[in-house]
Amino acid sequence: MKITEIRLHQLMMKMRTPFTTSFGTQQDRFITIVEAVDDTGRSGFGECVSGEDPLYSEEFMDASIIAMKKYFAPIVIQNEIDHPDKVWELFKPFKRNNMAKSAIEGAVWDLYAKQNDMTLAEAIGGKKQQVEVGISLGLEDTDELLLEKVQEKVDEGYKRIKVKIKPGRDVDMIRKIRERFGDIPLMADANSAYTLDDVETLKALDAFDLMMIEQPLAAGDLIDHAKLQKEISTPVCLDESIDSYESALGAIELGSCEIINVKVGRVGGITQSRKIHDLAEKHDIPLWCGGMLEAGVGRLHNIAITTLGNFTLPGDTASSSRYWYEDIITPEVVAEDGLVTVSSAPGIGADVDFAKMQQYLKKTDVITGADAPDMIFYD
Ligand SMILES: O=C(O)CCC(=O)c1ccccc1C(=O)O
Ligand SMILES: [Mg+2]
Repeated sequence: MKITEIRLHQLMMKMRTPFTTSFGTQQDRFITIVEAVDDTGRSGFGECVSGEDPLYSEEFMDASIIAMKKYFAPIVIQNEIDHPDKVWELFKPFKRNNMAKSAIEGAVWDLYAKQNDMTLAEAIGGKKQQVEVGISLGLEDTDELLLEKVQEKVDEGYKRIKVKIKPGRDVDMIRKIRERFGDIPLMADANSAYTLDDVETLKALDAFDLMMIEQPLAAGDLIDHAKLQKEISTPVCLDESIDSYESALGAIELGSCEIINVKVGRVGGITQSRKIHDLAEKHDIPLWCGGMLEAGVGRLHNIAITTLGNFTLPGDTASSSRYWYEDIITPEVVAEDGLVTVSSAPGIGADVDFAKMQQYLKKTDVITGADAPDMIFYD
């Protein structure tokens, strides 16, 4: 395939309600939609999931846009790409910047699937027609407010409820949820807010039969998580610490977790996600697909990866309406009774709706073949 142009559509979207984690609160979501155009004028789409600020991980949107403009978009335009797996090879000399890499690679995957008249799920090798989804609930000012949100999402039929925790908002809050809702599928995400000094608190959570505790300790850590997993019966799930195939291998070998949350952007794209999928399957480590407050394009990529067999646990890919009054795709993603049906339309399975996108659009940067990377050491 020959890609002639890449467009970076930079959007500022307002979320319905603020979302609070142990690292901060946000309501405005700065999103970049990548559009890769081939020599016949067909477009494929990807979404960059970097945060506004480097709080979840080291990546942040301003830096990702520079990385895409300076390196990853020009490289894809300047090379003939027979299969999307080649994109990771082309990006390999450049360290990290996984969310920027993944956004460009994702657009290439969508384009490839459309050129071959396949769904993105089929192009990836996924078989499921429907995927199970859960929901991620942010911290609320009071436990009572959180209980109301849980009630609403249980009523909507989500397949599991994830709540954010942090020191001081953990054991009592989880106890109240269990008391009110009985044995619903429940898990907690700490976004790296604890250390091994908090082991007694983390042990106390064992009493509530959580499906898992997500990323209790430092982002990037594998050693302390392995120590913690030996101390607690609740399965540890890693999010922030799994930023590559190599870290997934390390986590499995060290026993740092029993479950992995795969975020396509965090690990560098679909090709890397598939590699981690196959590794985890071989080691009986179940997977699920995490979310990054995505607009529709990212949501559809997440659904496509979840169609792979070892994504056996419900993901964070809820309905478009979870965060948006109006998403940028038609049709929007809709979860019914906690199930999303995989579209049979080619590629990501929905159209990017430029009329809807217009209301959020701040700027579009266009990269063409003339924008060669300006580097000292690269041939
Ligand atoms: O609904 C979603 O998109 C997932 C929400 C979520 O939990 C999250 C959102 C932004 C950054 C990190 C995380 C996380 O999974 O830790
Ligand atoms: Mg998480």
